[in-house]
Amino acid sequence: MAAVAGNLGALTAAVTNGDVLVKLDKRNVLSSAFFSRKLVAAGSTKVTVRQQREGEMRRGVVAYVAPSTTEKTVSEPERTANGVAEKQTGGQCFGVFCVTYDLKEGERPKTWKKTVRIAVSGAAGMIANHLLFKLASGEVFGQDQPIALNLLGSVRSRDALEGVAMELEDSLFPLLREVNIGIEAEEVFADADWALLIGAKPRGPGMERADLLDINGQIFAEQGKALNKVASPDVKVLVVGNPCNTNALIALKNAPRLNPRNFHALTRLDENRAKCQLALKAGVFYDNVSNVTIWGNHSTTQVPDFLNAKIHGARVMDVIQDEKWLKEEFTPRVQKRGGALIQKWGRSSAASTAVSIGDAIKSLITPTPEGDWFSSGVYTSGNPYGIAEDIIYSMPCRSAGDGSWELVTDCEIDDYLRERIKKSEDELLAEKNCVAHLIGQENGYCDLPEGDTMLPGEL
Ligand SMILES: NC(=O)C1=CN([C@@H]2O[C@H](COP(=O)(O)OP(=O)(O)OC[C@H]3O[C@@H](n4cnc5c(N)ncnc54)[C@H](OP(=O)(O)O)[C@@H]3O)[C@@H](O)[C@H]2O)C=CC1
Ligand SMILES: O=C([O-])CC(=O)C(=O)O
Repeated sequence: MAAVAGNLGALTAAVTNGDVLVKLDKRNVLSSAFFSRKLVAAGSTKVTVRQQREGEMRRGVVAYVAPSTTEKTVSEPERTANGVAEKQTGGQCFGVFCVTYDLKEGERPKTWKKTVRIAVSGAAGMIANHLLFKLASGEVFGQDQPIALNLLGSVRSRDALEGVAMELEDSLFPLLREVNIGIEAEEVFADADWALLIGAKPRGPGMERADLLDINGQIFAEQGKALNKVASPDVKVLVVGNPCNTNALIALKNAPRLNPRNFHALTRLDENRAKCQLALKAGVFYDNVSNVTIWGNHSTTQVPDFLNAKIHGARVMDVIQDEKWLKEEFTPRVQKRGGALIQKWGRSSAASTAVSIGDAIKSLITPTPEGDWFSSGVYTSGNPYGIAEDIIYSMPCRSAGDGSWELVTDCEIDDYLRERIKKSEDELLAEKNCVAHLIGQENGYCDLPEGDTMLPGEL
């Protein structure tokens, strides 16, 4: 047996047929697929990788390797009965993704960028079932962007997660370089460039919103800590699981190593819904609607802003000229669209949510068109609108296309908007108080306004 400590170059050199002892630091444990690729490149026929961590010897991944250095699946990997390679430390290469490996320099299409690693929680859920295939196809990050997917499930979804991974295998996406699955956030989030936090407990019948805040808050506190420990320092975090603004705040507060500006709560679905309703009313195609802001919370207090929105570059109020409709029909329709859909479908929006997650990502990785903006729930730390500091509040943003964003600071705010912006702010401040115990604050108390406000889907 060759013993190799940490150094991948040495590992490659030391591989012979048979066992290799690999001493890994904690962050490398996830990278079984990476090791497999190295071993393939080393030209052996079969290698057992053992992993040693914190003084403990674990039986590790079994990887079959071949003398070829070109990219192909060289042999059926040794699997447990359910198709997952035999390491159970968490993030785990799946099936065909254990035996393929990155193209060598010169073989990789010249235009391809460095692989981006995307961690997704709730990966066996409905939204993820749409989203993962969009990500893997190149539709979101582009046709020159190889993808690694790290999928987080739980004990209850473990089998379903394998089903998802099997469908990804069978889709033969050229850009999908890795799929790793696991049930420990700290392993699955390792080295993530993006973390799409979708998994959350749905509010059940008779459950108080305060209970939901607490139950889901625990999940996001734990995931924030995990991101803090193991994710890329520049990781972009998009929280989808509800109540997403407050969950994003909890994750952020538990991740002090990370930049608060890299945390977002998804309000893009609300923006898309608002654009659709405005287009319908004006009788235009929806790509002619721009500058739509969703202010505030992803809840029924959200404020779809028709004052600053535009159709064909003109003010919506000049094009639609029906203020009563805008205030009394458009606004509640957008606020309650999630509930209306549940009444039809019997379940909450999944496909359109996945599309809006893709839109939210694209808005951060491509420059915002001149004069336009997009909505995102972002950390409030200095804003010209008088919105309280230290919450996650949806506002108009622009991006240079490098993952960063800046606030749009010149929106017009009239009394109508101001009053509603304040109401959504009050709701978020009240939610923050309910989760004080999860964000390192003392003396929290849970007193939600008007008894109990609603998620868009809770009608
Ligand atoms: N911001 C937005 O615009 C929108 C947000 N949403 C929210 O997105 C979230 C996911 O929606 P969707 O994918 O449709 O939901 P699903 O029920 O299909 O999946 C949710 C996943 O959450 C995970 N989960 C985590 N903790 C629990 C728990 N305690 N009990 C039950 N499940 C749990 C489950 O996965 P596992 O067992 O693997 O942990 C489950 O697969 C929800 O919170 C929903 O309200 C939905 C639409 C729009
Ligand atoms: O309430 C839900 O789970 C669904 C939701 O957020 C929406 O449709 O906007």
